[in-house]
Amino acid sequence: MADTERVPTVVVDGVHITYTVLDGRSGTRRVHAVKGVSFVAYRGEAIGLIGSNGSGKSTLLKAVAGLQPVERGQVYTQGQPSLLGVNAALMGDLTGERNVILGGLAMGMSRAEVRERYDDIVEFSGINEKDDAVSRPMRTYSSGMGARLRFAIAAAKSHDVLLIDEALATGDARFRRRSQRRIDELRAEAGTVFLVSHSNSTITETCERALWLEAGTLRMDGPAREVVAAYEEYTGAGKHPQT
Ligand SMILES: Nc1ncnc2c1ncn2[C@@H]1O[C@H](COP(=O)(O)OP(=O)(O)OP(=O)(O)O)[C@@H](O)[C@H]1O
Repeated sequence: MADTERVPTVVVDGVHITYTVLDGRSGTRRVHAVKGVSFVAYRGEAIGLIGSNGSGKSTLLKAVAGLQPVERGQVYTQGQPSLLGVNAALMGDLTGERNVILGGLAMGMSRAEVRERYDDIVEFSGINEKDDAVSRPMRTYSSGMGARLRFAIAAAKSHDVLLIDEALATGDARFRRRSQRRIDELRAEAGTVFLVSHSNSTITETCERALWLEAGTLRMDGPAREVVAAYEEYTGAGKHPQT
């Protein structure tokens, strides 16, 4: 893409995020989760976020979504980003069907739009392949089924900025391929997609750019393959299979 066509969708400028946690005896303690992170994301980009457990990936996504206050620095976004997390608020006691309808309405679709896309959403999720799971309460789903339905609902709509936190990790190979295709389409519709994943192959297959966070600091920002290779060297993956 020529530089003149690059339209910024997310600007993160010197962001610091701190949690205050209750600490048994001594009162409160501060956890400095994100330390001076800066980057610019553009239309049409799919950006992977990688890094060790606790390195600040989910915290940064929440800040981009506007759900996490920043202590210092600024986050600018175009439009309202949508955060799709493993814990996204679907209702366990309601059936998959009701959740598709509520989820669609919550994303701003009309009833007619939800009705029109309902079959596609269920088909995309693949949850009804074996039995009529969509008529069961969501609490009876496996974590993979829940994650697939959440992704299918979110993907039914175009997003300026779609933030995906590990949602694809629990899907099987076929679902991952469908998801990757849908992410490509969302990018083609000029959206920006962020994807947090511990699966390095998911990152390189889905994203052309990656950010590597370690202990709250941005260690590397560049082409996904290069960033993943450096991260693998750091974690020793390849030499010792990762669990
Ligand atoms: N709600 C919270 N309250 C206090 N501390 C938190 C909270 N959420 C996260 N943290 C801390 O902030 C730091 C970053 O956590 P975060 O969940 O953003 O990391 P992550 O890179 O997404 O980790 P993982 O790969 O394990 O999902 C960690 O030290 C974590 O303990």
